[in-house]
Amino acid sequence: MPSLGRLHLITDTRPGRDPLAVLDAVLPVARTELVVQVRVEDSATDRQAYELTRRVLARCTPYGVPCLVNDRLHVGLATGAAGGHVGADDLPVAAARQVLGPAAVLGATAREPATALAAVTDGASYLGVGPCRATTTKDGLPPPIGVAGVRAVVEAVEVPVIAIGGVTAADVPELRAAGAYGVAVIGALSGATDPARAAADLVRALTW
Ligand SMILES: Cc1ncc(COP(=O)(O)OP(=O)(O)O)c(N)n1
Ligand SMILES: Cc1nc(C(=O)O)sc1CCOP(=O)(O)O
Ligand SMILES: [Mg+2]
Repeated sequence: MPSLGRLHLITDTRPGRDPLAVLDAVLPVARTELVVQVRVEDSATDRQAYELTRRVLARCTPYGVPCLVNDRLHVGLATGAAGGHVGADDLPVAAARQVLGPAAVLGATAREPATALAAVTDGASYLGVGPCRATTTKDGLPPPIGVAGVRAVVEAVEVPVIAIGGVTAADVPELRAAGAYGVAVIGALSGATDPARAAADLVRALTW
């Protein structure tokens, strides 16, 4: 797998959000430190997911920024995305690896060491680990695992750990000290008054 970016921007497709405007602001700032994960609402159609992914890819490709597709692996395959991300309600990691093939980037959600180890054994190339903090962006999450929970996973695996859930630039030093490789965010970029500046703050914290 080519080296993975440390800042994962997950698209915010809730009503009133403009994921492509946020991407346009973040791309020139974060460049090769960026990974974009296309994540649509459960109610979105595959056609909507496909069209959004094509638009994201058209923007990311000139920057050499990889685009992953959340949950809907067939959309990733159909658009030529670099890979996908799966969690507990999606295809099992081993099945996802079979679908995507050996070269694809495959992320898996893990909240504790045992699941993390199993996901890596089954073919995950990185792990999304959280929720670090309480967040209103996604419903139905378990209680936050905090920095200590992230550290427990880091110590169990050798693939990059991407911390997720209520993460802001202010959290990055502590997460890095715990061994996290990077962070995945929705609100910290999509909800920012100035997404370019928020991206610059995140990249600085992730790379100094
Ligand atoms: C980087 C990263 N980590 C975790 C998740 C969450 O995936 P999942 O548990 O499958 O939940 P949904 O995002 O599908 O609602 C993620 N998407 N990315
Ligand atoms: C989609 C998602 N998955 C999570 C998990 O812990 O598995 S937390 C989350 C939402 C991330 O958005 P924000 O950065 O706004 O908190
Ligand atoms: Mg999922």
